[in-house]
Amino acid sequence: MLEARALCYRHDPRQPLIEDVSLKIAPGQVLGLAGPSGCGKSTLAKLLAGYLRPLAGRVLLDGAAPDRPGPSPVQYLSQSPLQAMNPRWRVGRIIAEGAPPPGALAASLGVEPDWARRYPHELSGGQLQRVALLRALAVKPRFLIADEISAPLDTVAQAALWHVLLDLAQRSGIGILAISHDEALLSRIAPRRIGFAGRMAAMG
Ligand SMILES: Nc1ncnc2c1ncn2[C@@H]1O[C@H](COP(=O)(O)OP(=O)(O)OP(=O)(O)O)[C@@H](O)[C@H]1O
Repeated sequence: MLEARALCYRHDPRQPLIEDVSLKIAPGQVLGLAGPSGCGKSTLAKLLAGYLRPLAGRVLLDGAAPDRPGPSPVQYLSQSPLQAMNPRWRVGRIIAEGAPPPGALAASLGVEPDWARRYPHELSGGQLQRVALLRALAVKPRFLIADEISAPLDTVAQAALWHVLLDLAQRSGIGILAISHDEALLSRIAPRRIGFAGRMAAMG
């Protein structure tokens, strides 16, 4: 279980952003998180993934603080995968950064072998997002925080990405927090959804 317990965070000391936010994601569960632009969804995502430290409250994995050494069991995927990649590394090195992924996983995500020789700027946004997903899945995470990952894609590419991801998640019991502005998308992929505008509210 990945759990946020009474999290508080603010980037600007004068402006509270995340206030007393709690949520739970079970293994294999897809939890949808919607909310207006700027309400703090990405900030909450980074708190859950350990990229930011809460000012108050805790993030717990199976009731304890997540271990930090080694690849994180909670992987964060952003809307802009390019920003999370070393532009001087070829894609093959980027993919294997945490652990070399099995070929079957790469194939299921539609990651083509010849991309390995290219640099990140030589792939499209959708191709890069699949590379980022492959890198994240290669370390066998327990939870994925998917922050607007399909926003730049067209409807067909979006559906294909989520189809593969949901299938893999179900088979390997990965819990997913799916963050999106797109409530129609969330209603298709996430049986349980919450709205967020600094505070939580049940949706759907
Ligand atoms: N590193 C930072 N320093 C200062 N302010 C920040 C920082 N990161 C985000 N903010 C501010 O915090 C607020 C919430 O940002 P956040 O990215 O969490 O929102 P969001 O709900 O994910 O938005 P969007 O849907 O547009 O991606 C915004 O007002 C943003 O400008």
